[in-house]
Amino acid sequence: MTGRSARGGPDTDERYVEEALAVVDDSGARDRPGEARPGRPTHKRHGSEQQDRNAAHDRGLARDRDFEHDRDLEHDRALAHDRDLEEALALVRDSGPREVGSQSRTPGAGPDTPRHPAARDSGRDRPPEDASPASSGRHPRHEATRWPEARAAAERAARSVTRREPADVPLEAALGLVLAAPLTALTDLPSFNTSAMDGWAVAGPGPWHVREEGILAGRTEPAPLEDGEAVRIATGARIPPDATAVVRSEHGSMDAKGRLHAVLPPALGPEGAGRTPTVAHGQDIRPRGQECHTGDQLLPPGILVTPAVLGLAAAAGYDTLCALPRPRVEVLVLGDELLTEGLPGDGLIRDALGPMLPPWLRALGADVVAVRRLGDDAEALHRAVTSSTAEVIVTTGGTAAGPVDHVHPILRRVGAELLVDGVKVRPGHPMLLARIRDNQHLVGLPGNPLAAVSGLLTLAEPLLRGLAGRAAPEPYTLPLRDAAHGHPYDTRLAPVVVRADHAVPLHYNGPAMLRGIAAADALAVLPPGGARPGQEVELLDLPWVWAK
Ligand SMILES: Nc1nc2c(c(=O)[nH]1)N[C@H]1C(S)=C(S)[C@@H](COP(=O)(O)OP(=O)(O)OC[C@H]3O[C@@H](n4cnc5c(N)ncnc54)[C@H](O)[C@@H]3O)O[C@H]1N2
Ligand code: MOO
Repeated sequence: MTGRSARGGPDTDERYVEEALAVVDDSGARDRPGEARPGRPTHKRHGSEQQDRNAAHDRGLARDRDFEHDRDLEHDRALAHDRDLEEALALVRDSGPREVGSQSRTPGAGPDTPRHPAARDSGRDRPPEDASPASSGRHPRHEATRWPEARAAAERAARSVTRREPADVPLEAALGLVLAAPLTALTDLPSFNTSAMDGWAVAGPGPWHVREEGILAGRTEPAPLEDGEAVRIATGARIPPDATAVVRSEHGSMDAKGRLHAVLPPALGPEGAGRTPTVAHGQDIRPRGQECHTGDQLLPPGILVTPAVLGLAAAAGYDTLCALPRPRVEVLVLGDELLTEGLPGDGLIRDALGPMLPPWLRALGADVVAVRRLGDDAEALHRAVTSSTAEVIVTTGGTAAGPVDHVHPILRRVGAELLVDGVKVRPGHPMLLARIRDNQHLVGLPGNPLAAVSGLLTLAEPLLRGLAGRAAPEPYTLPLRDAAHGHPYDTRLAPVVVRADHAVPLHYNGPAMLRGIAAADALAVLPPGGARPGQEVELLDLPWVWAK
């Protein structure tokens, strides 16, 4: 892994990041109803004591209690401070060892110090593997896969699939595909001698007699120039035969007799004193074939079609590109509790994954052919899985061992092979990868939305990348600006923003929360035990960072 400096300097991104960070941590504002701050939204807490008790009760039930508790402490701390912008930034940090939750109450046992289960002092630490759904109930001796190995298994699964035939795709549909054939120049570029500047095409040394009619881009071939002649010319226009140079408009001036003289650029000012204007042979002429000749290989196969590749292909004469087709993906959203519109309430919640996954999967190279909402209906899931012709089925929810978690039973019923059944990663540990049949895989994403993101980047990304023929991104690391909590035994993926040359951990990173990830630039890969300020951690870019 290599260090890499951050994209977007602090100056350019400063405001965006400040705003994003301010939105991501509103803990102070929540506790100060009615206190508006100019220039930024006020987040009002609609709380009451009862709600606080409920919240505390819920937190007691939550598996990620350590994280919740940490946030409470941050919360209290925030009360004691005035919230100016810098402080808002400080609030998005995970605190250092002294200030955080139960893990750090033991001196010397900060988040960077992995602790043995026997050393737990509060019972807040996540239980070891034997309490995971995959290792209890249905799969008594099941051992979850380590995070790097889960990713490797997804890459291997992609390699086991017979690739679909490349196809000729119109340029407008080729963005994000991978070239299946070299991009070979169909023409010289430029395909004719062309002016690089607005000015005059001249022949021989000046002064020059200027022709009446100028030459514009895209017109028929101009007449040849005689020695001592000049003609006005536009950038991109054809150079007349026998022209020797182009004099930029700011480098020429007309005398009283209508002749053109080369002059020093006015921008030189006093520095130009004593210098003679010169016109070099070929100056500001782009000769035919300067960039490439017909038949030159411009790009090898395997290159991702970016907007720049589309531009190059068009310039080089292409109307279609020979590319690998996107793998077809079907998304099956499970859960009876999901609403597709309106306000959540009465035990029902809005489906966050239906809107989130298709564009995300597309950014990862997929062609999302269908999104089906199946409720918690085992038969509907069975039908959907057995009738799907997609290369990848992505399910959401139903991966755990609850009464209506149908994914495992259906996989068993259809005789699928479980390649990954649970991953040692938080959030998202019940995620799974199965081979349904030859050339068809199923990625089971947990229902908790951030857990689903974790599954997306752990299993779906390597699988789709391989199927789409995309290259693996170069892994990179950045130092953390602040300490970040880890899971005691498992890898943890935590949303961060990249600010200057540091990754800044964001709050609201619980498995059911999307606030952190929605403001994030990347997910930091935190080793078991967490990471200290300044510690280099691997970052997984989020696809939209490319488009920023
Ligand atoms: N006894 C245990 N229970 C659970 C464990 C465990 O180890 N033992 N693991 C927990 C973890 S961690 C996760 S993650 C979830 C995974 O659960 P499922 O994949 O079975 O998902 P559901 O139970 O269907 O839903 C979980 C949660 O997410 C909400 N959800 C579901 N779909 C959506 C959606 N499209 N948009 C927004 N939110 C969604 C759902 O309402 C639940 O609140 O299991 C834990 N349980
Ligand atoms: O910790 Mo789960 O894996 O909520 O996401």
